Amino acid sequence: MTMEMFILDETSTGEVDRREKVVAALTDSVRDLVDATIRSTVDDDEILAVREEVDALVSRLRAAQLAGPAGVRYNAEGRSWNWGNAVVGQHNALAPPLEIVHDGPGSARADVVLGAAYEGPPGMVHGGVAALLLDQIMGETASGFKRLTMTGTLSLRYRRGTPLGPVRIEGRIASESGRKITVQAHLAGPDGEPTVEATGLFIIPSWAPVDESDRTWARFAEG
Ligand SMILES: CCCCCCCCCCCC(=O)SCCNC(=O)CCNC(=O)[C@H](O)C(C)(C)COP(=O)(O)OP(=O)(O)OC[C@H]1O[C@@H](n2cnc3c(N)ncnc32)[C@H](O)[C@@H]1OP(=O)(O)O
Repeated sequence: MTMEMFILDETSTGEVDRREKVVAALTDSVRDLVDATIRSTVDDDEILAVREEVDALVSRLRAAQLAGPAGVRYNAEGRSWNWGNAVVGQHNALAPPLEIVHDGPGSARADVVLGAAYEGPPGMVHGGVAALLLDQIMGETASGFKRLTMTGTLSLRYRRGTPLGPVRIEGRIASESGRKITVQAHLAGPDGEPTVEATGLFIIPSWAPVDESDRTWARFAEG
C-alpha cells in the first residue's frame, strides 16, 4: 500500500454531499432488506417472487458500476469520502454504519444499534463484529484525522456476551512512541458495563508522511 492508492477525484464537495445523501438513503433501504430477509417468515412462493424483484433491481444498479471497490477519495477542497468502508461507509449496507464522534485529541466514541445481521451467539453480537467496530474506532482515535495509521496488533478480551441492540464504543490514546500509537478501547451494552476490552498498536506506515502540521494529507487520514 502507498499514498498513491488514495484517489484524487475532481468531484466538487457540493456534488459529493448531494450524491452521498441520495445513495445513503438507498443503502438504508438495503439494510432494511437484509434485516427483513433474515427475519422473514413469508411462504416460499413469496420469497421466490421477492427474489425476482431484487435480482431486477441489482441489474439496474449494475448498469453503471465502478471497475473495483469504492476506495478512499478526496478532492482539491479537502473533502474525503470512503463510501465502501466496512464500518463507516455511507454506501455500504454491511456497515451499521458507525458514526464516530471525536471528543477531542486522542479520544473517540460511537453509539450504534446492532440488529439481527450482526448476531453471533444467540441474541448476542458476533465477536468478529465487535472486533471490526473496535478496530475502526481505534484506528480513527490513533489517526485523529491528522496522520495516517494502520492496525499493527489488536488484542481483545471478551468479558461477557454483548446483547444485540444499542451499543457504545469508546477509544482513547494510551501512549505514543515515534510511529507507534497504543490505543485502549471498549465496547459496552445498554448497562454501560464493558463487554469487550481492547488494546491496539497502530502504526504510522514508513511510507506515510509524518509531518502533522502538513494539513494537505489530513484528508487521507479522514478516509
Ligand atoms: C487506513 C487509512 C485510514 C486511516 C483512518 C483511520 C481508520 C482506519 C481504521 C481501519 C484500520 C485497519 O483496518 S488498517 C488494515 C489492517 N492493517 C493492515 O493491513 C496493516 C498491514 N501491515 C502493514 O501495512 C505494515 O506491516 C505496517 C504499516 C503495520 C508496518 O509497516 P512499516 O511501517 O514498514 O513498519 P516498520 O518500519 O517495519 O516498523 C515500525 C515499528 O513498528 C513495529 N511493528 C511493525 N509492524 C508491527 C505489528 N504488526 N505489530 C506490532 N509492531 C509492529 C516494528 O517492530 C517497528 O518497531 P521499532 O523497531 O520502531 O520499535
